[in-house]
Amino acid sequence: MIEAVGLTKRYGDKTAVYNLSFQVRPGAVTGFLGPNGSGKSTTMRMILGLDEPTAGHVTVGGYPFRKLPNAPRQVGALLDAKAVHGGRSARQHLLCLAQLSGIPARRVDEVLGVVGLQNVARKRSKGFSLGMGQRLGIAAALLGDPQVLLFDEPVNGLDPEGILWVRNLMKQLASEGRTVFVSSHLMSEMALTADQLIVIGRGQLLADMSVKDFISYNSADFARVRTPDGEPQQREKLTAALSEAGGQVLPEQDGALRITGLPLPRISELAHTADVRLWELSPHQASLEEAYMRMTQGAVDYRSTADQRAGLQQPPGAGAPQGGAYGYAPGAPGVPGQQPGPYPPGTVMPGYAEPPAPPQGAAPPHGAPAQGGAPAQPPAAPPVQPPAAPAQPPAAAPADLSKRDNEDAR
Ligand SMILES: Nc1ncnc2c1ncn2[C@@H]1O[C@H](COP(=O)(O)OP(=O)(O)OP(=O)(O)O)[C@@H](O)[C@H]1O
Repeated sequence: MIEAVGLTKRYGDKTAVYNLSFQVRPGAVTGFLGPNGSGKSTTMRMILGLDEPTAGHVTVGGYPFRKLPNAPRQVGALLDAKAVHGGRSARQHLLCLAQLSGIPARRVDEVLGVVGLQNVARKRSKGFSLGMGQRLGIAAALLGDPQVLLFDEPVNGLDPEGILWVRNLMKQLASEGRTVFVSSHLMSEMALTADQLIVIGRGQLLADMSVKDFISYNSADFARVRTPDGEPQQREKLTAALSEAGGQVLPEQDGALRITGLPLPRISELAHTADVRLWELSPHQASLEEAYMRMTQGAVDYRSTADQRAGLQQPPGAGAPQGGAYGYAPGAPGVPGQQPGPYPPGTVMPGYAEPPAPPQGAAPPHGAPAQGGAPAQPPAAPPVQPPAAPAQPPAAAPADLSKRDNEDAR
C-alpha cells in the first residue's frame, strides 16, 4: 500500500503539491487524475524518494521509499520513458538495470516478451517510436516483479492496440494482488482501466472514490429543449417558466437550452402551459469527461484564451442540485463557483483552498492575485456549450525525470 499524509512540495515560491493525503491499496488499479501541472509527477517522485517533501510524508508498505529494503524488487515505476541511453539496445538497457538490482538476466527476456519487444530487443533504443519507448519503460518497471507499480501516463504515444494492452496489463497486475497507481489526463481512459480514482487539481485533493461511485454521481441526466428558430421571445418565455419551476437553464451554442433539475414530462407540461412550441425535447447524459473537466476546471493552470471549458461553469446564482429524473450533475466539491455533489459518506472531499503563502515573503501561490493585482485565473467566460470529450489524448510529454535534474536551473 502507498500512503501519503499531508504531502506538500514547494519549489521556491511554487506550491506544486499541497496537503495531499490518500491511500493506494493493493489488488486494484488506482487512477491518478489531474490537469497539466497539477502535481501528479511531483507526487510520484516523492513516493519514489526522488523528491523530498517540504511537509508531510509518504510511505510504501509502511516505509519511506529510501528506507525500503530491496526497493527495486518491491517497487517498479515508469516515470519517463525517454530516460534511456539511446545507444543501448532494449536488452542492454534492461540488463544494466537488472545487474544494478541483482535481478537475474533471464528475467530481462521474460519482461521483453511480456511487453512484446522480443523481436527488437537487440536494436538501439534511439530508433524506437514513442510507443516502443513506453513499452520499454513498462518492461523496466516490471523487471523486479514488484508488488507496487507506478506508471506516469503509460498510454502516452500508444496506438489503440497498445492502449488496450496497457489497460489489460494494469488490470492483470492488480488482479495478482499488486498495488497499481497510474496517472492520466484522461477520465475516459481511467473509467475503463481503474477501480479507484484520486483526482487532484493544483496539488490538492479533489476526489478520492471508486470509479463506480464517480460514474453514478457524475453521469447525471439533462434535457435539451429547442424552441422555433427566429422566435427568441418563445425561448425567453420558456426559460422564465422553467427557471421559476426550479430548473437550471443553460443556453447551448446552437440555440437550444440545456435543462437540469426537471424531468422531461414536467418540461413538456411547463412549455404547454406557457404556450411555447417545442422543436426538440430530448434526454441526454453528461459524459464522464465532462464531469471530470467540471471538477478540475477551477484548477487548470494552462488554458487557451479560446478554451470553451470555462463555459462549463454554472452561471452566477444557479440553484442547488435538484433531484428527479433529470437531476443536475454535481459540480466539483469545494471548487469555487461549483455546487458540492452528493458524494457518498467516506469520500475525501477537502475542497479546493488556496495553499498558504510559502514562508519568507515569497510570491503568492497559485490563483492568488499576482503582485500587480491581476487575477491569476482568467475570468469566467459566459456559458457556452461544453465541448465534446477529446477524441485524442492531449499531446503531453510523459512526466520527466530530467525535471529533477533541472531543478537548480529553474
Ligand atoms: N523541479 C521543479 N522546479 C520547479 N517547479 C516544478 C518542478 N517540478 C515541477 N514543478 C512545478 O510544479 C507543478 C506541478 O508539476 P508536475 O509535473 O508535478 O505536474 P503534473 O500534474 O505531472 O503535470 P503534467 O500532467 O503536465 O505532467 C507545475 O507547476 C510545475 O511547473
